[in-house]
Amino acid sequence: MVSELFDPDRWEVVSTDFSDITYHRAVDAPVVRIAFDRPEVRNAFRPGTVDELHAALDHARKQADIGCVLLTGNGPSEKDGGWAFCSGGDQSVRGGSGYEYRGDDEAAEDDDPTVKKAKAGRLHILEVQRLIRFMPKPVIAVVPGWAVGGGHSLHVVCDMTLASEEHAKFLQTDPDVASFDGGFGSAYLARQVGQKKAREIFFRGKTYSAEEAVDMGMANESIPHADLEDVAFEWAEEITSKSPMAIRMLKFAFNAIDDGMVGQQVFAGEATRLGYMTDEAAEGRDAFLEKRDPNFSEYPWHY
Ligand SMILES: CC(C)(COP(=O)(O)OP(=O)(O)OC[C@H]1O[C@@H](n2cnc3c(N)ncnc32)[C@H](O)[C@@H]1OP(=O)(O)O)[C@@H](O)C(=O)NCCC(=O)NCCSC(=O)c1cc(O)c2ccccc2c1O
Repeated sequence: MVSELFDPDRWEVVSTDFSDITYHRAVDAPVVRIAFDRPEVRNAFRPGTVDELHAALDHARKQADIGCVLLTGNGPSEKDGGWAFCSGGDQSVRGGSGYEYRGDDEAAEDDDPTVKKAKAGRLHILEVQRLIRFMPKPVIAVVPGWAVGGGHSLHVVCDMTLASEEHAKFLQTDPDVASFDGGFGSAYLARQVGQKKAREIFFRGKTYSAEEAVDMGMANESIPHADLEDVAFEWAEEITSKSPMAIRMLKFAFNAIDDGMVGQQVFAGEATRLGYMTDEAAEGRDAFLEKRDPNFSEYPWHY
């Protein structure tokens, strides 16, 4: 069993290469489901988990027939029945400069042996955050239990969050374990819930329910646990029935104001793509290739 909320008739496996996550695509919808698969440690991520997550998300990003990603956590834990989206960095492999590849966490060995050899500490969940932020399709955090520390930051950076009414719990422990996500995890959270509330979340380290998360604006809806993945799938189907161009432009437009020059660059890149799709742009290209002056006279100066 992948997860108690997983519907095996809806999904097919994309890759079996993963040990710390699962990756499925819907049988009859342009949607993928990527899930943390370490329920016995509340889906904490170790470096190999992050490598796998990055690989799956990047694969989903590049699929032109996929329009929405559901990011969730498998469960419950066989040990105690607890549910989690993700409890952040695995503290048992936290070294002096970040999270280390240890024991059976061999995921990166083939990819980059120098990293393992150098015993470099990794903080590359931030690369995953950027991938979610800049991928041209919505990522929905589907939170069936704890979203804690770096796991909390992950739900924050996702485009939307759906949370289990009974089991979702939102908690920031960063200052308890002497860590701090000073980027999207805190500053973008403040955009969602306001400065006072964001500071409370980090400074107090209080646990919030799904309903409280919705009320303060960091989650979209609280859903009965048994229906969580069904509702998430319905949302994904709704989104993917719409114009891919419009959804992509809107995501990057929503991002742009907080992302500075990079936000402008990402939005402008998609504007360039739209420009390339016009006859006017084809005239510019063709004139160059045909070694003649371009004739733009028939294209209006729109206002
Ligand atoms: C998540 C909890 C609140 C759950 O509490 P609960 O009582 O339900 O369950 P247990 O505490 O008994 O946990 C069950 C089992 O799981 C193990 N576990 C849970 N979380 C982790 C974890 N993060 N790392 C390792 N192991 C974990 C726990 O030890 C139990 O194992 P047993 O063998 O005893 O059964 C609670 O568990 C909790 O508070 N967890 C810790 C949350 C935490 O502090 N996370 C790290 C925050 S820092 C972070 O995530 C982070 C990562 C980065 O890469 C960053 C990079 C750059 C900037 C910032 C970063 C960052 O902040």
